[in-house]
Amino acid sequence: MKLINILSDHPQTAPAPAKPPRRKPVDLARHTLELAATLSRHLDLDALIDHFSRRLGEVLPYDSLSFRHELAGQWHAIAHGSGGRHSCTYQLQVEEVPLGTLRIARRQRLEEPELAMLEQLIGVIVYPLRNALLYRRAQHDAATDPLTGLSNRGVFDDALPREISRAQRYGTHLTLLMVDVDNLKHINDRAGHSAGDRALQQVAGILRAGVRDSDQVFRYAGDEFAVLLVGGDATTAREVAERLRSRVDELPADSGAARPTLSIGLAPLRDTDSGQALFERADRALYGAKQAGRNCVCSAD
Ligand SMILES: Nc1nc2c(ncn2[C@@H]2O[C@H](COP(=O)(O)OP(=O)(O)OP(=O)(O)O)[C@@H](O)[C@H]2O)c(=O)[nH]1
Repeated sequence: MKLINILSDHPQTAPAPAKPPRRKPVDLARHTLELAATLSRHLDLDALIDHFSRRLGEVLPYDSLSFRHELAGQWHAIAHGSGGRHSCTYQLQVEEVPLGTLRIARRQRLEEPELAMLEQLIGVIVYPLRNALLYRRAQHDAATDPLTGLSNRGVFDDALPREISRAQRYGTHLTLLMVDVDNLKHINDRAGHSAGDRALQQVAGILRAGVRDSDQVFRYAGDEFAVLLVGGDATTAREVAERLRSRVDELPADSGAARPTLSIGLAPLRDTDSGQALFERADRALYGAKQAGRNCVCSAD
């Protein structure tokens, strides 16, 4: 286990701010043991950081605490409190594997005995943190299609009924697009499987970039994607679907292979639709788009 203090930022020039409030003497050994016992029971990262920040605050007053870590190429931050011009930042690692960066900040300088206490308590969170990060990665991997980075079919199966009941409860629009890449077999056969993979990745990127953050995009199966458009009416949904189709249609050909195009079936939610009914209507509309010659959008009746 390693704690690397990468930055202790204790400006000396400013007038000394008021001392932090005095606290009852702490039985640090006992506090550390209790903390270790509770942290080892937390696998959820947010709950772990939340608990650590509360227990730390009981013995060491501070203004803000944040933990930053990387998952699948993206940085995530969990923050408690705000402000504090004096800060201490630790890069945490176990067996040379970086876990993330923990920063504690306070208006008043952190004195040497406080830093020693802080480091003792941080030492206790390192292994539970590693377990929580492994758990979070496992959850992420179980929900993610490795080729495209999109959420997978399992997540779609959970999201569809949830979004339907939300839309029906609040009377908001919801539209399901079922999207299928045309002639992917032909691309695979002519240019190889990796060209087919690249086509799927390009399509995934266009779908994700072409909708709002509040909309959801899934790799449903093979060369089929599902998009849940939240909030827009049927006309808006049709415009979005047309835009996605035409962006893929405008892609340059990949080393002589046929360019991918999209067939899209569109179904706006009806008041009485179940997940199954909405899915079947979008899927029938997709079939209609294939029958109509591919590279087009077809709306459900
Ligand atoms: N490269 C690659 N190909 C895949 C992947 N998943 C599915 N496929 C291919 O996608 C093709 C789907 O075939 P079909 O269902 O006949 O569809 P299509 O060739 O796109 O033709 P239409 O859908 O009828 O336009 C198959 O050849 C699969 O092998 C993948 O992850 N990578």
